[in-house]
Amino acid sequence: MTEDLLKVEGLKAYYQMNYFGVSREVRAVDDITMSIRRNEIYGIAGESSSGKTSFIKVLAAAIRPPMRIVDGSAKYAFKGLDVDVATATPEQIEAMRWKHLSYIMQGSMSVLNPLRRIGRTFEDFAARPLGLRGAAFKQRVIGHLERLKLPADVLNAYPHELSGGMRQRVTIGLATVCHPEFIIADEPTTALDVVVQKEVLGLIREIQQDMGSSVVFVTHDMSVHANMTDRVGIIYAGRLVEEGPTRQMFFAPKHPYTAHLVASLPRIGDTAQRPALEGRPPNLAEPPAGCRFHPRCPLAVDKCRSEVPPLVSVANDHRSACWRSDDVAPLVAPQQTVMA
Ligand SMILES: Nc1ncnc2c1ncn2[C@@H]1O[C@H](COP(=O)(O)OP(=O)(O)OP(=O)(O)O)[C@@H](O)[C@H]1O
Repeated sequence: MTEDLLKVEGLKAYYQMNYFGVSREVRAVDDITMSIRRNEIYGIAGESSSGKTSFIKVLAAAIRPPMRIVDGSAKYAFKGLDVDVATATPEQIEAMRWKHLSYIMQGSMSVLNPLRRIGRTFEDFAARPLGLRGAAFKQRVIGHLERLKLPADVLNAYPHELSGGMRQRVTIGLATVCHPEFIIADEPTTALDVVVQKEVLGLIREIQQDMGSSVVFVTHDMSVHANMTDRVGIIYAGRLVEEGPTRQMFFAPKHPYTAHLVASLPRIGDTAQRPALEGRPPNLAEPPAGCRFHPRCPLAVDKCRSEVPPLVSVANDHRSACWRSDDVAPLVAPQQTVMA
């Protein structure tokens, strides 16, 4: 098995909120333990408000009030640099950013300054970590852009002069020009049309393989996970409820919530009604006792209402947090059309 690049242990990150003078904690990341290996694409899935963004904000060391780390650790073992983001100093964060860890975000316009030419943005982000200046720096950036099939003259353009797909390729270029060991991609293709989406996903995969980086890929779109990731982790109400090799998660899920997510994928030629999941995700300021999924779970029994199921091994490299994991069956027959 390949070596771990990131080890997360018992991580809790809460938002400290004040409602009308009453203090409350929103438990967005609540006791997550997992690791990410070198040279893998690890997908994180889950519905809106489940805590995906909060979790990766911690991984990206972008922890700002009202969020705070309450417990646990998230330790990177970069080449020549060990960092625990839970206790990292601003100097350590500065040292790892771009060079060891970078971020591809949803909506390229939030990264690209509309008033600066692309070339200037590359200088702002990458010149220092690369330790290059002037012609040497420009040459390095142009070489990298070529790899991303972008012409050198994008460096002279302003963001609004490029198409959405080109802009997103530019942001991938920015995130990868320093050859980081770890890349966090948060819904990087959500705003793009299907054809451009496919192209951008292909590009991320290509560049990941080229550089041997680890990628954490966050999206609620399970078909993207099916085609992109090596392993998938499912987050529900601030907890990691299942994790395993992507194929196994799709063909033999061991948590009822995963089974639901997989079943809700549209399939070619299948016009059958998708099974709807009853109820709403829980309020993370007052999550339900026991398994947080129990109010919506078709398999729930008394134990699920009172005892928190631990995340335990259920098959090779596959963990699930469900008291009834042995009884989980795929809700629809797995079809080849889902997997590439
Ligand atoms: N800045 C914030 N202040 C207070 N609560 C927040 C803040 N950001 C997120 N939350 C709360 O934390 C919980 C998890 O939100 P988060 O954005 O991490 O979920 P998500 O899975 O990324 O959702 P989405 O897919 O919609 O982005 C939610 O209950 C949300 O309301």
